[in-house]
Amino acid sequence: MLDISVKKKLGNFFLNAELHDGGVICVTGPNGSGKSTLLNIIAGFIRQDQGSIVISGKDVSFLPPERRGIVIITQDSFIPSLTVDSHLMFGVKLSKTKVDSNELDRLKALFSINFTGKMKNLSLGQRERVAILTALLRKPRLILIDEATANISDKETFIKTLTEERRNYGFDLIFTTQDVNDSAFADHHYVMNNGLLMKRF
Ligand SMILES: Nc1ncnc2c1ncn2[C@@H]1O[C@H](COP(=O)(O)OP(=O)(O)OP(=O)(O)O)[C@@H](O)[C@H]1O
Repeated sequence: MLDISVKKKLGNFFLNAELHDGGVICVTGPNGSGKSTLLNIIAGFIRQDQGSIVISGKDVSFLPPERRGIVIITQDSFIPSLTVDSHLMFGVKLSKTKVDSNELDRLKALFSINFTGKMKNLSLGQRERVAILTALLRKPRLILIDEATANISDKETFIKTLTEERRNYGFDLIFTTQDVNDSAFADHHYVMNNGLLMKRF
């Protein structure tokens, strides 16, 4: 469950966002409307001027990014030199918990990760699936995906898979997208317009 209420001024740009929901949350809005800025505030890379960020009852407003229990995934969130398996093991290592090999195989099958090789040699869609599974293996309370599904061919299956894994891993998910149709796969839909976040459903 998320209780987010933040305000931020960046030059001439004002961001004002209220988000009180849980589950899978889709944020749409035009280029430059403030979607990435909002995710970076939630993740802790940009400090809000006012307001607070509460995740599953924990106020993380003033914690550094690595202590928020949040992972943010953009199209650059991968380590180019690692192989697929070492990338996934990196996620497991960061979570400081064990994942048995059957569970890892189950998740790889679910995310259609049936390829190997170095991350830098994969297609954009393959890379993003590995990056997102790596994020999930870190067992965060919240996963933020900034337009990272742009290269995923079957977004419906992909979002449904993440939604189902919420039951096992218990995270909330916020993803931004340019495609308003993607909101059909989410529990909640918000629209960002010129820095103002509005709830649709
Ligand atoms: N550090 C900054 N200083 C001043 N203005 C900034 C800064 N960072 C972002 N902005 C402005 O904030 C606005 C929102 O940008 P942001 O990248 O968050 O939008 P977006 O909706 O994610 O767009 P896109 O889909 O293109 O990524 C833009 O007008 C941008 O120029």
